[in-house]
Amino acid sequence: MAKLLIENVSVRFPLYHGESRSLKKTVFAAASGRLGEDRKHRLVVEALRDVSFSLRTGDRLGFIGANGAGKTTLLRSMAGIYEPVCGLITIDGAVTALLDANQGMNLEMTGRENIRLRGLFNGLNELQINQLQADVAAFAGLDQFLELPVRTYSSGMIVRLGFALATAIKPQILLMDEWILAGDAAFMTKARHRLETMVRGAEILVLSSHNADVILRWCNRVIWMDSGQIKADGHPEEVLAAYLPPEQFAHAMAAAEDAA
Ligand SMILES: Nc1ncnc2c1ncn2[C@@H]1O[C@H](COP(=O)(O)OP(=O)(O)OP(=O)(O)O)[C@@H](O)[C@H]1O
Repeated sequence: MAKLLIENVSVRFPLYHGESRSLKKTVFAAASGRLGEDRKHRLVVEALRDVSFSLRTGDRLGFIGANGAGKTTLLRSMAGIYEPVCGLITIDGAVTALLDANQGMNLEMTGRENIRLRGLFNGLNELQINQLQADVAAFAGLDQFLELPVRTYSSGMIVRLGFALATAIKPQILLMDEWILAGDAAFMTKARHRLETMVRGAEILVLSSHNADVILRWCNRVIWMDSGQIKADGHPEEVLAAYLPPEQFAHAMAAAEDAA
């Protein structure tokens, strides 16, 4: 039985070199009134403020919210990439975090070597690693590119390899950002079944997406993030109906039904 407990979590980013941060991030932070000072008088962005919720086996949670609302920060905190300044994150179960296409890949190693690395990391034996290599190679369709360093791949090729690798191992708690939906149309048609099998196989799913129909199809709960705080938490249809303009909501409902 998997469990995830987020208690009064706040995350702040000190801005040591304000000028080197992306303009987009600075503008969002300033516009949403989340720039402040910490005890050492450093300029900080308050990315998450006192966030609490809990999840258990069977929960399939979607995060929605405007750019800069805190969705990625929350996913990354749950994955252990960011440490909260206060609050507690307790996780009972094995976490698979699919937050970037090339996450966990060594760009200097070949595609094939990366598959092997992932297998070793997941505790697979030689036979299972050989099966993983065959499975990922067949699915990613990268042919001879698998023998070249990943740094020579196009971004679409990295998505293919990242996707094939990510979906080859059955996760218990799955944290996902929407990069995984970013393959080209032909690839996504082929990928859809594999992705849905993985998503449905996870005990707990947490997905951040701007794609409302995907949230409607996969999630049974939605948290709406706004300026680093939870604005609404409930059934996907109710929260999305409040979040989206009526035509967009109707469109998403129709698209979710078509895809079902
Ligand atoms: N590495 C960072 N350094 C400084 N501030 C950051 C950093 N990452 C995020 N922030 C700030 O934290 C806030 C939340 O950002 P976050 O990326 O979590 O938003 P998001 O909801 O995922 O947005 P999007 O939909 O655009 O991906 C923003 O105001 C942003 O300025």
